Amino acid sequence: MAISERSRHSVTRLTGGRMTQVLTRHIVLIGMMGAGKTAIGSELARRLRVPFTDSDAEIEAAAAMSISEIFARDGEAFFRAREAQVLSRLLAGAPGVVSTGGGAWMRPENRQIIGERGLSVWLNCSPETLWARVRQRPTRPLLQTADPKGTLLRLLAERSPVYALADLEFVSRAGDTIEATATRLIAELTAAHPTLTQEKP
Ligand SMILES: Nc1ncnc2c1ncn2[C@@H]1O[C@H](COP(=O)(O)OP(=O)(O)O)[C@@H](O)[C@H]1O
Ligand SMILES: O=C(O)C1=C[C@@H](OP(=O)(O)O)[C@@H](O)[C@H](O)C1
Ligand SMILES: [Mg+2]
Repeated sequence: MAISERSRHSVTRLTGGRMTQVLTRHIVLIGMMGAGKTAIGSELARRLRVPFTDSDAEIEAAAAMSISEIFARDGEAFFRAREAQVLSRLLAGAPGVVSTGGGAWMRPENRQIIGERGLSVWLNCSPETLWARVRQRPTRPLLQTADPKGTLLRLLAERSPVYALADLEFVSRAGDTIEATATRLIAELTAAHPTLTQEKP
């Protein structure tokens, strides 16, 4: 880069011409297994240039075991206790995008802490799309049943009224790419919650 270009660039920064968007609270994605919380959350954070964390990934890293192994060895109650601890640690950090596991929002104490430190977004999705995404993968222990599709639909029916308590419901469309979905989510989030981002010099 020529010196003149470099100095012009610095002047722009010094005069505040370059503003950075910062988040005022965490964006917390909730919703069913396969809705895309992990995939969309990661893309959303990349686009907003904020940290991304996923509660399942944090639990796996701390335990050095997969979610399936934790369920098999220590049981669901143990997993749920770790999940609550991890969420409260993640939410205490600098605002970013936090993707939760599908059951996290069911616990009142998790809803409470998410409400205090973040904006909850229910990533909703049709049952057909959920099933198409989860059916190939053996990574979700709750679906290791004789009738995994029936289990998925039952969980969806039980959980939907509780997911509906989120600050925002966002419907993910089956034919859209992850990138297009993130673009639309950013637009809906900033329209519905204008104070979510703030410009910082
Ligand atoms: N438009 C889309 N939105 C979200 N996920 C998508 C989309 N298209 C394909 N996928 C794939 O579907 C899967 C969604 O799973 P994941 O992000 O793990 O969901 P969750 O964390 O909600 O269980 C990923 O493998 C992702 O790559
Ligand atoms: O719905 C649930 O109770 C679960 C969802 C999973 O996360 P994803 O929703 O990211 O698949 C994972 O936390 C665990 O298998 C339990
Ligand atoms: Mg996930």
